[in-house]
Amino acid sequence: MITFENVSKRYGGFTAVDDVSFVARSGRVTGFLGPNGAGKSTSMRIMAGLTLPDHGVATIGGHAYADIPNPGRHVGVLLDASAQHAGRTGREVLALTAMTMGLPGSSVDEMLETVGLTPTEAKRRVKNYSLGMRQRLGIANALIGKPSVLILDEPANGLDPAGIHWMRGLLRQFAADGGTVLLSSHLLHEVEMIADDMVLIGRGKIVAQGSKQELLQTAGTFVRGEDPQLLAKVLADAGITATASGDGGLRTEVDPIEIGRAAAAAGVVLVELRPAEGAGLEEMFLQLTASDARESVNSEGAAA
Ligand SMILES: Nc1ncnc2c1ncn2[C@@H]1O[C@H](COP(=O)(O)OP(=O)(O)OP(=O)(O)O)[C@@H](O)[C@H]1O
Repeated sequence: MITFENVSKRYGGFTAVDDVSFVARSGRVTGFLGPNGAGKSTSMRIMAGLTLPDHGVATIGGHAYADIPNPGRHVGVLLDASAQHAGRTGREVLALTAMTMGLPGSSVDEMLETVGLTPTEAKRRVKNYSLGMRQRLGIANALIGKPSVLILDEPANGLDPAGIHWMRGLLRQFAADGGTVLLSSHLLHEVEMIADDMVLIGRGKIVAQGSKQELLQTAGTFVRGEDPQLLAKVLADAGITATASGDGGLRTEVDPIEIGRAAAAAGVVLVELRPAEGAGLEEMFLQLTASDARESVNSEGAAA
């Protein structure tokens, strides 16, 4: 289990993480979702003891990362797949990690196989790896100590569709075996596909969290007419408030049957009429994505 309690981190006058609290539970995959610059990486660095928070506490299994002896045996961390030593081969990277953790040499071959790096690829230097291969190596590096907690920052970056499918299966199995997985992404659908729980962050603040089912469940109706403008007029005339949903459809809080009746009474043809599942989450996320999180940083010149 990973616990984040009222964690804040400021860089100069800029608050990168703002009073963030959430729990990633064991046996579940928790998706940490937010647009670029939202504060995901900073939060993950705090969890892994690489950045000190100004306020709050981050614990893994009840302990601060820095207090965990031989932490790689308990927590697997992948923060930046490109940060691996470019001059070493994939095998050397893993062998060094295994040695540091006191693991047998056989664990290197086991991990290479788990992540699908062939013996030939393992002999190549990391500087000649594609981003997808680096991600696989990074995941192997995180898994080699057989930890019970995984913290992965954008692990799907650079993986091809088959690689993403493979990673999903691996992480789902890890959680099914009782492990805790926290993975970040800036892609809603990627997280939707894999996560049991979701934490949405924007401009350093948590804007929504809960199980995927809770978050995707939104009241309301989605309707699309053959003639969208005519449908909008008919609904307005019937006293039904509806908002444009961006894909030629309308969203309303009124039940589908009421919409169907209003359309039938006016002789309007509907091409889609259904509960507006997930639309709330998608809208919330689009608003976050459109926000000026990065601009505010640029104006402060905060990069260090
Ligand atoms: N060392 C630092 N010094 C100054 N500002 C920083 C530092 N690290 C992060 N920031 C700023 O804090 C904000 C949060 O960054 P962070 O990397 O945590 O976001 P993110 O959600 O992981 O985004 P991305 O998806 O782009 O990696 C950003 O605006 C970033 O510029």
